[in-house]
Amino acid sequence: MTGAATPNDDLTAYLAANAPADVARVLAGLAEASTRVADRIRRGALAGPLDADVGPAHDGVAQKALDVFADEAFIGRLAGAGVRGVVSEERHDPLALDPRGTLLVAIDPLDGSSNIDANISIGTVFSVLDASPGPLETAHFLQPGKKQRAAGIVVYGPHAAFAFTFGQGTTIATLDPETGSWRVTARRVTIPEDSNEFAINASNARRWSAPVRAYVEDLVAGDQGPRGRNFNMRWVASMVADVYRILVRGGVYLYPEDSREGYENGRLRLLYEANPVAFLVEQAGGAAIDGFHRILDIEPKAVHERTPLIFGSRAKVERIARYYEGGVFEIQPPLFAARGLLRR
Ligand SMILES: O=P(O)(O)OC[C@H]1O[C@](O)(COP(=O)(O)O)[C@@H](O)[C@@H]1O
Ligand SMILES: [Mg+2]
Ligand SMILES: [Mg+2]
Repeated sequence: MTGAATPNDDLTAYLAANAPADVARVLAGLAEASTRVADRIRRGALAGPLDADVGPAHDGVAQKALDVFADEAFIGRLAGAGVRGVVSEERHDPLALDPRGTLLVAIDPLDGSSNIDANISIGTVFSVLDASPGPLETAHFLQPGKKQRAAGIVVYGPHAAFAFTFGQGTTIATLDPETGSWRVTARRVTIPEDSNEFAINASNARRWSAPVRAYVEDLVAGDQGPRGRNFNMRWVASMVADVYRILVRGGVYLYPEDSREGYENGRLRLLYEANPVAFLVEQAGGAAIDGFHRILDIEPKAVHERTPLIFGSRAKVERIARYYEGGVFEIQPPLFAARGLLRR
């Protein structure tokens, strides 16, 4: 990672000086709302049962109390930030906000909900798009990621960090817990190319497609395999935390398609998970693909649609793309154990 921290860079001042006014307003609003979420997470059990199941969500995954709190905190703040409408992971339908707003936001208010009770880093991820004139329609959100005006993640970890882009590089701000304000601490972030780390949920190995299996097998074979060197595995199960680690340390993350029912296109959502991450990562010199295509070129067909997602250091992502191009693409039955990856 590059870019020196300059102690006096208040985030709001930085945005006012560098970002287009409409985007600066939304980013400042999201940053402000995130401090409420950060505060609640920092208090843990003292703030109540944050991981309590409070309602049904789509896909059979229950909504947690913190999912709902974060959703309301962000949406409540966006209404006064020039936002025309919002798509949230926590809401089935788009929500209309300011009829005069010029921007749209797609947001996963709380990413990594399964980690809430374990005191592991969790976060927020969002995408900012131009709004269309006239009454809000679902179709207005169905823009390819390359049209994003801005994107970002907030990581609620040992410290709270906000990585964002408005198309002029990737910037990181850090929350000052003494003042409750964000300070820009790294500009022009560049993802290192030389990491030996990869992130994938290896418990799904038997369900992976052939290219993913072949790639991971070659990594796991280490200095005994075709790569001739050793690699290390990391998987936080909060994508935002994996994104942040890759921004600062490099490496690659895969949540690919697999043979489970409903995982034919992976797990992550195109509009409010893959697109913003792809924008952030590309702006930091990295790459993001679904295996065959650049994420930012995909034309969305539905607001909650899923996509396989592979992102990180550019050369690593390009290498994985070659496994997809060169290999037979099929999601295979449990051949994997027989090949011995986990039974060596
Ligand atoms: O448990 P799995 O399948 O490894 O999934 C982990 C992934 O799911 C996610 O938690 C999905 O996000 P949500 O918590 O917003 O549903 C990602 O952050 C993470 O990488
Ligand atoms: Mg998520
Ligand atoms: Mg979520």
